[in-house]
Amino acid sequence: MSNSKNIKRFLKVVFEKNKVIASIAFIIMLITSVLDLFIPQITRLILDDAINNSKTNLLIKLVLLYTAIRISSSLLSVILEYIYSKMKKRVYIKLKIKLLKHLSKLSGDYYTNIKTGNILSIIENDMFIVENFGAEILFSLIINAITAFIALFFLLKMEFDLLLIVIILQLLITLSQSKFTKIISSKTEEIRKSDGNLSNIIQEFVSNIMNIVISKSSFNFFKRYIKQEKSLVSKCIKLDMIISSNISIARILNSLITICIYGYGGLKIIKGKMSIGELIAFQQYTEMLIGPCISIIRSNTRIQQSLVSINRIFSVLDEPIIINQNNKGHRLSDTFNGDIVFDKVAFSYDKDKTLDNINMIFEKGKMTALVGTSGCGKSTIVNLLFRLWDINKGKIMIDNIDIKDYNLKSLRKNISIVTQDLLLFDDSILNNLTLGNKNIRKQYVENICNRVEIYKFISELPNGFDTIIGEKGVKLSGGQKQRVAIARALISNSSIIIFDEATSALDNISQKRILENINDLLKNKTIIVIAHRLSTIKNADKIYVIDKEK
Ligand SMILES: Nc1ncnc2c1ncn2[C@@H]1O[C@H](COP(=O)(O)OP(=O)(O)OP(=O)(O)O)[C@@H](O)[C@H]1O
Repeated sequence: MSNSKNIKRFLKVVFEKNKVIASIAFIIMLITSVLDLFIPQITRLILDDAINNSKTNLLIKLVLLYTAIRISSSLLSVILEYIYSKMKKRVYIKLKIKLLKHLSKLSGDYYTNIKTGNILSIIENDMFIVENFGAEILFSLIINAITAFIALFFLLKMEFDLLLIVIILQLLITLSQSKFTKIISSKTEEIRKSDGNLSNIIQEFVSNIMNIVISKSSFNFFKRYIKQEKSLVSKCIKLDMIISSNISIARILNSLITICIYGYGGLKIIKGKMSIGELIAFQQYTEMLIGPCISIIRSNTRIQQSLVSINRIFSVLDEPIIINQNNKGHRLSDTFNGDIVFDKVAFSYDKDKTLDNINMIFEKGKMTALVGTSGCGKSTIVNLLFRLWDINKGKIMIDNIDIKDYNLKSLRKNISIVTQDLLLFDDSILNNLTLGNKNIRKQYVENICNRVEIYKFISELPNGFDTIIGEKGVKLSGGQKQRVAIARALISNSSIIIFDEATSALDNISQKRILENINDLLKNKTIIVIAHRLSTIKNADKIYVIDKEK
């Protein structure tokens, strides 16, 4: 996708639902700039008319006018800042939610290959950079261009030879700045990439810190981290040097302009070809020409830097949604009545076939077990039913309707998967059990916790169900986590429940008791059990043995 297309898409996000306040901001900016354009004229009148001709009344009026203009434009600037700040935050939140929503719609393939650090760096760093890009830059570009144009108009009417010198120096500034802009944008891109790699390493470390300490791999981690950090630091220093050289060169050329105005203009005053008021007004208009020009060039640098981030954000948003969400598709009603059928299903993650010619029926009200050697594709079958991946051949049907024809949200809402590595949030046990659904009665939750034999443990905690269980549930044992997982699936009351090695951390006796306790809750549901232990599946109504083809 080209840069200009991404900028257009970004600006669409900026102005959507912000049109009114954006227009107000533009008008305020315009008024401030017009007011400022009167300042040189007032200065000239103060010096040449009021002071030179000793007109006290005129002097007072002009000074008051000068003050009024300065105060009004300062007050308007505060209002402007408020509007921009509001707009920026709105865009920031909107884009962030858009990103997260899009991520949640991607396929298992994307999730498998995802580099968490890179995504985090986009969500945090790039979003932060683009936050400052938007209406403010765009409007200031327009206003600066208008101001520069009007200033040029006044300058042309004043001293043409002096203006010629100013323009030549200004061209030099423009040339050097545009060269720097290109270098800065390519260096920024390099830095953003390195930053993403660094985030990957840190994310890997922080999220696995306990295992890293246990496996004594901290040293190896620090070596990788320091190498990456050193390379990033040297890139950042280089960029800072380039930016500061750029500013210094612009400053030198700028002072040359001032020197020329006072030197050459001074000569003209001595020769009687110019008044002091005209010289000061000329100098002020020159500032109004150069200031906006430099601002435009600087905005360009900021645009280039933001563009790198905008492109990175849209690279995620452009990630194709391979799994069709089928929002208008059939809705799977809560009381669906029927079987799940796998009809001649074939699937491969990459080149090698993982599953071929799979024919299976999972009936409502029955427990069906899947067994087979490790890696034969049992969990893959679950992934396909949940549509994390779509199959290559054959059909998967629920109630005789292809699962691809169902609304994806409704399909997934009706399937609960209880896996070995349950996702627990750093939140209260209650919220972990109900996934924040406030409509679920506490009594119902307690009843289910009782059945999976975790109620006693929870009620003895200092804050009971409100106890925070730590990141990834670190404050729970493996068995307790699995009980929470089973309870969560039962509380959600999905029609299809899949237990994928869901009781592996429980001893045989606890497992037997829990399965007996929840048996009546599973009666009208379609239950799929994947397990290596015979004791887990011995009550199944049907057992499929998956054979791994060589
Ligand atoms: N996301 C993935 N990308 C590529 N290949 C994968 C992916 N997930 C699983 N596989 C491969 O697919 C095959 C089947 O994996 P699957 O997890 O379905 O096996 P399983 O029968 O559930 O194994 P286990 O009993 O050990 O849990 C394996 O060879 C595995 O390496």
